[in-house]
Amino acid sequence: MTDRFRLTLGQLNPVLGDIAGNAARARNAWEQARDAGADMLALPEMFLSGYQTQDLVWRPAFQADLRAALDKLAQDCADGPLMGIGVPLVQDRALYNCWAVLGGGAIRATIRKHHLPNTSVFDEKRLFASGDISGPYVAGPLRIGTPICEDAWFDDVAEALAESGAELLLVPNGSPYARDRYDTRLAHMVARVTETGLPLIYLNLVGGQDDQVFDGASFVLNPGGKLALQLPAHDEAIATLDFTRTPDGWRAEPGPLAHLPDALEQDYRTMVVGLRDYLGKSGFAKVVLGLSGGIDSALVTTIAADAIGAQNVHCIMLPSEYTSGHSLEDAAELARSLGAHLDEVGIEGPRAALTAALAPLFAGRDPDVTEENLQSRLRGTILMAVSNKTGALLLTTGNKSELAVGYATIYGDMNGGYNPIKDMYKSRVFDTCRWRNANFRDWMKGPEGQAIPARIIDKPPSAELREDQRDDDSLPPYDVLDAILEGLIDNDLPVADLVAQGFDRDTVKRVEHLIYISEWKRYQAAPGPRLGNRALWLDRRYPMVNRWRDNS
Ligand SMILES: Nc1ncnc2c1ncn2[C@@H]1O[C@H](COP(=O)(O)OP(=O)(O)OC[C@H]2O[C@@H]([n+]3cccc(C(=O)O)c3)[C@H](O)[C@@H]2O)[C@@H](O)[C@H]1O
Ligand SMILES: Nc1ncnc2c1ncn2[C@@H]1O[C@H](COP(=O)(O)OP(=O)(O)OP(=O)(O)O)[C@@H](O)[C@H]1O
Ligand SMILES: NC(=O)CC[C@H](N)C(=O)O
Repeated sequence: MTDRFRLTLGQLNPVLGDIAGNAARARNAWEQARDAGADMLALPEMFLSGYQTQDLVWRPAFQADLRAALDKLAQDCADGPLMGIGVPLVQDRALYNCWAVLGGGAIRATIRKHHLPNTSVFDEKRLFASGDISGPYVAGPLRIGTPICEDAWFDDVAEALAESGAELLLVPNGSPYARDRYDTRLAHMVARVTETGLPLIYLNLVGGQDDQVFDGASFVLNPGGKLALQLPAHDEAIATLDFTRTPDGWRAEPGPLAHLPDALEQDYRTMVVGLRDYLGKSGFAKVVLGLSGGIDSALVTTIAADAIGAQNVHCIMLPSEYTSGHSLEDAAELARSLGAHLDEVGIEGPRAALTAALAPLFAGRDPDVTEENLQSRLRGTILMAVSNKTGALLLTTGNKSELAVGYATIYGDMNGGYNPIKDMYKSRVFDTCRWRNANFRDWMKGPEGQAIPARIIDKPPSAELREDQRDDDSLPPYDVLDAILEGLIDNDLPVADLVAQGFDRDTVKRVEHLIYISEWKRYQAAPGPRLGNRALWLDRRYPMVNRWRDNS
């Protein structure tokens, strides 16, 4: 009887809907596993289709293409290691989130996901049927049990597998990034190892898909919960490890332990990967954005330079009579320090023309926010024209604080196809800029050193839509605003709790009101990468028409 089992893990980045491309990725990894003498290659949840498919998975033609690709993959990889791969499959006239084990030219086993997540960004109860708990399957010298992702967040599936003879737990995942998620995942997996006494492999996807970024960071635990292997966050990785039979059961041989970054770095990398993959997977090579000299567009430009290289980032300064000299200087210095191209297009001429055209309609009315929004809309129109002409995708730059209170002009600065900082509160925007200035990593395509001029970080934020305007004229200071927003949005706190914490009641009530009346704006806002557990999209779904207010 063999006392060694060699397993190759493919922590890889599929493209949703690119079935042929994902099959080629799987086959390439299988060849590497074969060359490494592995008994089996494991790939993450829903690797063949990409994840998350949403309702696309319901299309019979999509299901048929996947099935044909799976059968072909089995035939192509007949002679060599087994391959475990995530794929949605129709079986017994129901659709399941499955993991198929291929070997000897055929599908040797299919495992159906039992626990279907239906919280935060997941809607799997709507999409799939729940499978009965499958038994273990034979892989070379041992029997493997496979709970699929959410299945391993509960005790029953792993326990049933252990009771029915599994000697190893192999968990394929499609687990998107949210801040400090590693610790949560690790805690669940350690619990499964403790309950069953079995080694466990946690294998996650990497890469961006719409608003979600899968961050990898796969790992292997031995009984007792000791880490035997840690793969890096966000990078693709193919790793081979050995398990040996001992009198107490199978044990993983210790392998490399990658360093996992802190929260600021995790967020920054997630924004870079989210943008890189949204562009690459949608067929865009370049971006354009309005560079105001302020901190939000500065951070977005830097993220874009790190994602696709500064030579692919087209910045445009669009000054008006309210644009300060320091904004012009700061925009120019940022573009210079990153190496991005900067153009200038004044909006005074178009503004004068529009003001004159509207004058008969507005006769007798005082100037107000209408005139401010006109400037933002002119910029949005000009930037979309450049996007149309050059094929560069327009980035929009509103941070989570502004989006939460509707402090942005619809069809103006909200124009754009993707917003890298959508889930980052303004206070954290400052910290992130400081972090990027102090840190450089080999995955950054932008320059090393102080990328963002200090003055951009230190000056008071202003929309510069009227004389001497500052954000804190109309909003509470950002540290106060963000604390209230975190309370109301991320922690669902009653108004009374925030008042008890020392916040002024009128301010809290005003912020609450602004959040509710701007719900409609967020329905029309560009997507951006989810960083926390209450991103303003699938994590938090509120009605647009809503008269309820918290009178606590
Ligand atoms: N419930 C609803 N459903 C559908 N549409 C609704 C609506 N409520 C208003 N509307 C429509 O929306 C319009 C109002 O929205 P909108 O035109 O955006 O304008 P509004 O929200 O009134 O003003 C924009 C605010 O954002 C600030 N701003 C603008 C630009 C940049 C920045 C920055 O610092 O980044 C800040 C600006 O100072 C101002 O306070 C209404 O005229 C109406 O047409
Ligand atoms: N003068 C300008 N030239 C180019 N783009 C501009 C200009 N003013 C505003 N924008 C665009 O509109 C967005 C919103 O800008 P605004 O200054 O109103 O608010 P902000 O949230 O403080 O952003 P920032 O910190 O980038 O200035 C900017 O990020 C930028 O993309
Ligand atoms: N794909 C899944 O089942 C993911 C759900 C799981 N709780 C996670 O986010 O890790």
